[in-house]
Amino acid sequence: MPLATPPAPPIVRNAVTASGLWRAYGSGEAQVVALRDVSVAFASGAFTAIMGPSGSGKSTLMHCLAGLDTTDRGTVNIGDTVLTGLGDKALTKLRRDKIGFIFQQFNLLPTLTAEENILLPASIAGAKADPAWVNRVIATLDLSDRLSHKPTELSGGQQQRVACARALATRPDVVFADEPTGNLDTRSSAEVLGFLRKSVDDFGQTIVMVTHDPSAAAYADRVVFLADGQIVRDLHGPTADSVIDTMRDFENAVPLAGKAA
Ligand SMILES: Nc1ncnc2c1ncn2[C@@H]1O[C@H](COP(=O)(O)OP(=O)(O)OP(=O)(O)O)[C@@H](O)[C@H]1O
Repeated sequence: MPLATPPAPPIVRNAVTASGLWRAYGSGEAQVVALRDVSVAFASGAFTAIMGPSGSGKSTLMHCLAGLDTTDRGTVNIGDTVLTGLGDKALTKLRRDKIGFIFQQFNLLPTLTAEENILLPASIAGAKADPAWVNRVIATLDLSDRLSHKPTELSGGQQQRVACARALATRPDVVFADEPTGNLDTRSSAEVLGFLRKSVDDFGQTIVMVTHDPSAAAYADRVVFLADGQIVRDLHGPTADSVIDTMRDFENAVPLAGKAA
């Protein structure tokens, strides 16, 4: 009887890969090393949270991954493209075509309507966003009856949902979210995080999110913990409790700069 061929293992494609990243600010005695030899990969179609104490290097890592900051050493790949070493023009194009951003402060343009804000990145790129796709994103975010409103006519939660729609409108390879719920109340936070989760589950979106909040991190598939510029833990299938326990565990184990004696 012929032997059955074993099923091929699932291929995990990485949307973002960082190898040996170093980043220091200042020089001499005032130098701060924000990233120390960080290597990490973010699987395509997964939701990853980055956590760690204040000053541990979370924003620096995200900015280096997104090409918003330069690295001193190491490489960053977005898909097959090596981001590190690209010139300004190529970097701008890569960010525009392949990366979506969601910020704590929403960063919507006040003079534009919600719909114009959502379509702006595609129009800057000189492309037309796929209307069927944009409509699906807008419907999922429950924004259909808010499209003609200016940001000041929207609540914080609605503004962040507009920012989410804007980030997804171009179908980027990865969305970087920097404390996306930092300015929101509990209910709006749950709506935004629920949408980010749904965009991963239903649309196969890749999301990398910096957060301080263990219950926000629990929406992710995985949590990467930074301390003093290094990755110190990597937790899969997090819950709010396991995130809190992990932080307690490494905060006790690692002497963190600035921690009270
Ligand atoms: N532009 C800069 N110039 C000088 N030092 C900087 C700069 N950006 C970051 N740093 C320093 O690098 C270290 C890491 O900062 P980073 O903002 O990445 O940490 P973080 O974990 O995001 O902090 P927080 O949670 O408070 O936002 C800190 O010591 C910070 O003071």
